[in-house]
Amino acid sequence: MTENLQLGALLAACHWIGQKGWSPATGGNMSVREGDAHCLITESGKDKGSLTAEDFLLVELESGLAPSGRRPSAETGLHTMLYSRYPETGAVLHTHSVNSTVLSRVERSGALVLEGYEMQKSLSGQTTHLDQVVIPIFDNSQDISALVQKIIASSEHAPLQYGFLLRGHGLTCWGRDVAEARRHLEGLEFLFQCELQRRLLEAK
Ligand SMILES: CSC[C@@H](O)[C@@H](O)C(=O)COP(=O)(O)O
Ligand SMILES: [Zn+2]
Repeated sequence: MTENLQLGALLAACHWIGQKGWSPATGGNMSVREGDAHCLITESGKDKGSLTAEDFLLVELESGLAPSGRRPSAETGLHTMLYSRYPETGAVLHTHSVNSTVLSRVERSGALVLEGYEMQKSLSGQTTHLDQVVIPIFDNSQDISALVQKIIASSEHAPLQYGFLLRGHGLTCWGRDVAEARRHLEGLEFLFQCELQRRLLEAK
């Protein structure tokens, strides 16, 4: 798929995310890889459910800077880190769903362990509900550079796969292209809803 088609697919994914209610009040940010040294990412502060192609801007992966001088996402560092450390990554989606926001606070540990769900197989490479899918949870921070360093340090001994949660904030997930990132987002959000409901019902 050519880069332009990837941006078209990303735009459609952003509108779908908006309709799902997963990017309320300008929350969320989305990007696609653009060649070896850049990505196209949402401009900061935009309503992510009603984006147009003009709302994306080129960012250098090395510096995180936009040659245009426009303001890229406040969380650009999370995207450029993923593109730089995982060359197979083609698209990154960051969303603020209620389920990811609440479940990342209900789970007090450093990871959400998902097991026993058939829909774990929506995640690339997963073949059975009998395995565990571990989604890391990092404490939220407004210091994105410090947060990126924490995530890199954690990934040294536990490589990132599919996504990570920011506690009380949301989910960042990714894939080899927009279609896979979108499937991972939909699969993880389904699993988060199941897990949250299970915990609520079992707490009674
Ligand atoms: C509504 S403020 C939310 C932001 O702080 C941030 O978490 C977010 O996801 C969107 O920031 P943005 O700079 O528009 O990419
Ligand atoms: Zn956010």
